[in-house]
Amino acid sequence: MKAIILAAGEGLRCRPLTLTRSKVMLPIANRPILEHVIDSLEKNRITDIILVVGYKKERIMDYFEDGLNFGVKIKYIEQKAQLGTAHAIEQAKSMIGPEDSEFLVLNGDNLVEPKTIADLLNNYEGDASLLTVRMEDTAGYGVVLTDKKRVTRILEKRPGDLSRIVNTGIYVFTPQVFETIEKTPISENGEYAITDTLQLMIDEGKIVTSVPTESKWLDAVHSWDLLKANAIVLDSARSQRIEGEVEEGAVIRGNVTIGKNTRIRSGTYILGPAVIGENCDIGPNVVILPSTTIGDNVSIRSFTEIQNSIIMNDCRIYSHGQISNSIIGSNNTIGSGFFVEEKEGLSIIMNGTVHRAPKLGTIFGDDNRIGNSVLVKAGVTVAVDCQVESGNTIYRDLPHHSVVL
Ligand SMILES: CC(=O)N[C@H]1[C@@H](OP(=O)(O)O)O[C@H](CO)[C@@H](O)[C@@H]1O
Repeated sequence: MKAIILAAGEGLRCRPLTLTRSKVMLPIANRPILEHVIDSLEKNRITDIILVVGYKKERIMDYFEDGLNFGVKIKYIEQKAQLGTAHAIEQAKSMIGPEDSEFLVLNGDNLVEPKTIADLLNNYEGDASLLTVRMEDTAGYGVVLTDKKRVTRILEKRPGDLSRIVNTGIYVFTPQVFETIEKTPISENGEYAITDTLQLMIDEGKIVTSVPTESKWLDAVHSWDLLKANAIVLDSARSQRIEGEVEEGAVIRGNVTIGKNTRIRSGTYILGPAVIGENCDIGPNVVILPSTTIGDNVSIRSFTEIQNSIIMNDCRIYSHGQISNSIIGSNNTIGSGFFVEEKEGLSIIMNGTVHRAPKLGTIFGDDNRIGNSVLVKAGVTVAVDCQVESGNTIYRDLPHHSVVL
C-alpha cells in the first residue's frame, strides 16, 4: 500500500522554531518528527511514500532525498498554496494508479509508533476508514459521532463536548475519494478540508468507519508539545549507547545515548533518559537531567545544568547556566550565567487565542547571540538572529533580528 504524508504546512503555532524549518522537521530525540513517521511506516513494510511538501520544502528534500537511506522510496509533490488537507491529498492524485485499491494518508507532524499504523492497517473497511483516539480535552481537533463502527458525522473544531472520539488524521481511502474531493466545497476559513470530504461521503451513503486505537499518537500542536513528545520517545529507549569518549570522573546513569566524537569531560553528571549527538564537547562539571536531547556539534561549559529540554545542533552554551523545560533552536551562542525562569500553567496568547502551556521555560529560534548573565522570563520566546547584550533580562517575546543593548 502507498502512503501519502502531508508535510506542506508551516506550523504557525510552533513559531519561532518554524521560522526556519517546517513543523515536520522539528527534532524529537535528534530526529525530525517526519523521520519517526517514516520509520513507523517502514516497520509496517509501507515503503512507497508520496510526500506532499510546500513550506521550506528544500530542507525536507535535502534531508530525506529519495528515501533510500531510510529504507523507503520517496516521491515529492508540491502543494503550492496551503489550501487545506483535501487539497493537499488531491495533489497526489496522479501518483495513485489503478493498481492501488486503497492508500494510506497521514500527517507528517504527528508522532506515531509502528503499532498505531498497524492498528489501522489491520482493521480498515468500507470506502474510507479513519483512525480515532479517545481524549478528554478535544479542543482543536475534529471529533466523530459513530453508530457502532460507522461514522455518522464529523465535527471539525467545534466548541463543546460533542464527542470524545478524536480524528487522528490518519486514513485509509480508496481512489474513489478523489471524486468526492473534487466536489468538496471550500470551508468558512477558506480551505478544502478532508473532513468535509468525509462528511460528503457519509451524506452520499458511502461507508466511512472509525478504527479506534490506544497506541501512541501525539500531535505536536504547540512548540512546547515537543518537550512532551521528546520525553515519551526518550523514555522508550531501553539501553545505554555510548559511542563517544567519557572521561574518568564523569557519571552516566540510565538510558543515555552519546554520539560519535562527543567528549564528556570529567565531573559531568548525566541522568537518563537523554540523547547527546555527535561531535559535542560537554563539561567539565556539567549536569544533564532527564529528559534532555542535545543535538550535534554542541558545546556546554562547566557548571551549566540542563533539564527536560531540547538543544538543537551547533549551539554553544557557556558556564554557570541553568536551562529547564526549554527548547533552544540551532546555532545559538549563549553566554555564561544564563538563567531561564520557568512557570507552570502560563496563558500564552497567539493570534488572539489563549493557549495554556505546561511547565515552560523559554523557546529560542535559531542563530541568536546572547551575552553573559542574561535572564529570560518564563514563557518568553526569542525568534531568529537576535542579539542580547550582557546583563539584560528578557521580559517580552523578541521578534527576529532584535537587538537588546
Ligand atoms: C480539516 C482537517 O483535516 N482536520 C483534521 C486535522 O486538523 P489540522 O488542524 O489540519 O491538524 O488533523 C487533526 C489531527 O491532528 C484532526 O483532528 C482534524 O480533524
